[in-house]
Amino acid sequence: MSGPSGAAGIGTPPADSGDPPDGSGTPLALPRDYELSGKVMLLGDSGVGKTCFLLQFKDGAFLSGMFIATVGIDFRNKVVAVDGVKVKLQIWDTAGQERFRSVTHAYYRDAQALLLLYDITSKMSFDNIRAWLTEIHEYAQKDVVIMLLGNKADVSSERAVRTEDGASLAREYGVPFMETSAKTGMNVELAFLAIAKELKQRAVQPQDEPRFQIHDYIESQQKKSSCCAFA
Ligand SMILES: Nc1nc2c(ncn2[C@@H]2O[C@H](COP(=O)(O)OP(=O)(O)OP(=O)(O)O)[C@@H](O)[C@H]2O)c(=O)[nH]1
Repeated sequence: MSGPSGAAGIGTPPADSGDPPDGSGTPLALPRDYELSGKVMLLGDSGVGKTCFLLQFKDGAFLSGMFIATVGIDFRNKVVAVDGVKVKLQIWDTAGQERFRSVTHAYYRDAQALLLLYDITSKMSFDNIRAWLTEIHEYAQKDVVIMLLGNKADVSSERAVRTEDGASLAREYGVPFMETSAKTGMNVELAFLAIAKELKQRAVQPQDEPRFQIHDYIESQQKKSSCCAFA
């Protein structure tokens, strides 16, 4: 499988869009069409909902019914606007099945962000998260952004993993955490937006602005949505 030719790293502007700031104190003035791109990978056991998570974000749709396991790896692009900057996320959907592991390992190296999913109705998918994190540390870049997601939060009647256990594992590894639903769309956009914001801030951090904190952003956005849900 060959990737798209435009799979440039974050911070690579188009040739005609000017250069990003060089840290010399020049005020940040990005051209309107400035675009960053970042490679994001979806990881986790087979059946946790990676493909559905991507399709919900890309098309706002949920594929219910028959489960067709991903073979190998596939990707979709989506552009999101972050503080007036367009960030093109190139999102790679990997096969969770063990037999495809060696294929997907090759793609870790140039990923800027990894969304690691488990299924809240599957204790095994949660128990395997430590093994996924070990793989990530072996194959991915040291500074890769990692987010832990407990998916299928809509099926609370079959919950096998407590929210606190997800949060506590995430704390142990120092990564942000959310429960999500690819079915209802809960926190799907937030997960990708948080990644896009983090990638944008890494590429073009205005000197007079405080550093973007992905943990704080997720927490504040979740508080906002839970407060509004009861308003
Ligand atoms: N209720 C519910 N079902 C979900 C959700 N996400 C995925 N599913 C279902 O879970 C099954 C597996 O979803 P996929 O997205 O194909 O899983 P995957 O992680 O991509 O699996 P692999 O391609 O084998 O790695 C499908 O039957 C989906 O309909 C969710 O958030 N809620």
